[in-house]
Amino acid sequence: MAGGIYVFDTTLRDGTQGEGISLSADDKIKIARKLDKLGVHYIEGGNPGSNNKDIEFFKRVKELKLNAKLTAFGSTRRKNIAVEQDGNLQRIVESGVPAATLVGKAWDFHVHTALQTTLEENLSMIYDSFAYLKQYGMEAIYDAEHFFDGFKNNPDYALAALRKAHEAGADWLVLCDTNGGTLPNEIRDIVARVRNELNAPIGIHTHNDCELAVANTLAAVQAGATQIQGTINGYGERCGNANLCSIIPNLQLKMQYHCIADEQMQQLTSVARYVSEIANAHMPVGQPFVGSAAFAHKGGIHVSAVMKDSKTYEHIAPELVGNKQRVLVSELAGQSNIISKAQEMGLDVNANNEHTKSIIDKIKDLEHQGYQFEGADASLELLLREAFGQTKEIFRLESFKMLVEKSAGQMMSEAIVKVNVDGQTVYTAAEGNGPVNALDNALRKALVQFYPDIMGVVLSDYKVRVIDEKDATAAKVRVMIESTDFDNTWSTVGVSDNIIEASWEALVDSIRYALLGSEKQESEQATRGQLGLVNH
Ligand SMILES: CC(=O)SCCNC(=O)CCNC(=O)[C@H](O)C(C)(C)COP(=O)(O)OP(=O)(O)OC[C@H]1O[C@@H](n2cnc3c(N)ncnc32)[C@H](O)[C@@H]1OP(=O)(O)O
Ligand SMILES: CC(=O)C(=O)O
Repeated sequence: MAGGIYVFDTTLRDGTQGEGISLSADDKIKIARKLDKLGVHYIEGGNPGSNNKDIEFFKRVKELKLNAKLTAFGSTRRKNIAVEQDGNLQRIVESGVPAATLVGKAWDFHVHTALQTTLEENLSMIYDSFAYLKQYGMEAIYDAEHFFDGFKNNPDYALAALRKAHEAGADWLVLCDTNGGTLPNEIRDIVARVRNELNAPIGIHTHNDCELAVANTLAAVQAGATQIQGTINGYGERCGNANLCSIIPNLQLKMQYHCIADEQMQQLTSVARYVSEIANAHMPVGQPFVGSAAFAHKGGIHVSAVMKDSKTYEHIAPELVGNKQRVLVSELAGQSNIISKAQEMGLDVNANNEHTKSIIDKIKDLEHQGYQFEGADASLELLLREAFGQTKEIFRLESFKMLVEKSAGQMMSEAIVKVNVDGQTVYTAAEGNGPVNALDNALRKALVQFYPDIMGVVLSDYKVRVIDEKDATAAKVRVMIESTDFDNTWSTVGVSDNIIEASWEALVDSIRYALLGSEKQESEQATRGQLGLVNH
């Protein structure tokens, strides 16, 4: 084991400096709970000197009794005033947190240009501010802003800033690559030189402007930094902060440093997804370690090898970070994709099964027509079960009609549906706020007497995509529908050159899938019956 690393999470502070990321005090409380369970050592909650929301957060978070140390953020005192007169420092002390992080200038250019003060006054601002925090018995963390740019420009001054904070009692000297422009070899060199000059715990805080924030953090740790600052999913100012969801597993699984317990690392994927939900920020499917495609295999050659041994195309076991392997089925699939997917569904399929090749051909043909099964797992499952004779007809469409009317400035849609269920014809009409909603309402109305469970299913998302835009109005459209019964969520697909027909296909698949649970039970019962087993 190479050594222990302190994880400092700044999702609630620097993370919210990212464009589009805004968290209420409630959101922050929820995220703080998750971060605590994940086992981070420090949670930087926000700037009490900046806004009332953060003041409220620091008041409420005390009730949570977290294991992680809460830190409040602010800057060194303003120029030419006493610490007692500095509102930001007062708010930090009043917030009652055990630790505080103060950002202070370490680049002479910034002192002259941004602060517009003298180099000596900046050193006094640093000294006074840390001495003040220590008077209150707080753990004090110095975020040495622009440290690497400062060191390259004037190493003596950058080191003098660190020394001042250290003399005043700062417990951590955190070297910041604030503009995110430094390269890993420079980080490694400079951190090593700082360690030669100063005997103090060193931290690292990097930004992702050159897409090197994770690499730079790892380089700093190799050179002796023992605190890593970063955010969940890399949220943060401009291009973001260093992403803890990548740093932690890299340090722990590849470099043998210890950050959090192994069982806590298994929560990483769920924490990343939880935070993205709360922040309402789309998570890239290909996000390393925790993205839904991080261990998804699409190419037939890959799937064939992964089925023999996952190590062939996976750099770690996905379970170590709480993720899971997925097999995607598309026009790039070979037999292995289908076999793997079918086995996941409990279907008895193998390479010698006569159906397998014809199913692949069918899927490839459908994908060529515009279907996309990668994002429509439920339609794929129905297709596979059908091919293996494992579905029954729930109803048969006889006809449907749509009326769309604009009257008194209001749009109105009405659908009339005629379906046949078990030989019985049912005829219903329903209105909706759009044609698809009307169709959905009319179909449910027809089916509910036979299948009451469908009333618990709602459509949660509806997406339309024109497949061949060049073809203008003659183009086909692909409709993807997401449905949920609040325990499960599933996606279905429909394709047609008519948007209503494409929607109908996706809608019917959604309802068939919702009722698949009872079908599966029936087919299991039938099998048990054939085998002479008693059903309980
Ligand atoms: C690298 C980082 O991420 S640092 C953190 C950045 N985050 C934020 O700024 C978010 C929270 N900030 C805020 O809410 C506000 O900016 C506040 C409350 C801190 C200050 O607001 P204002 O008083 O209106 O000042 P404003 O934001 O316009 O300018 C910043 C001031 O801080 C001064 N300042 C900047 N860094 C420091 C520092 N390390 N130490 C002391 N003063 C500093 C600037 O010189 C400027 O002062 P000036 O107006 O006399 O030139
Ligand atoms: C402190 C900080 O957020 C930075 O220097 O980037």
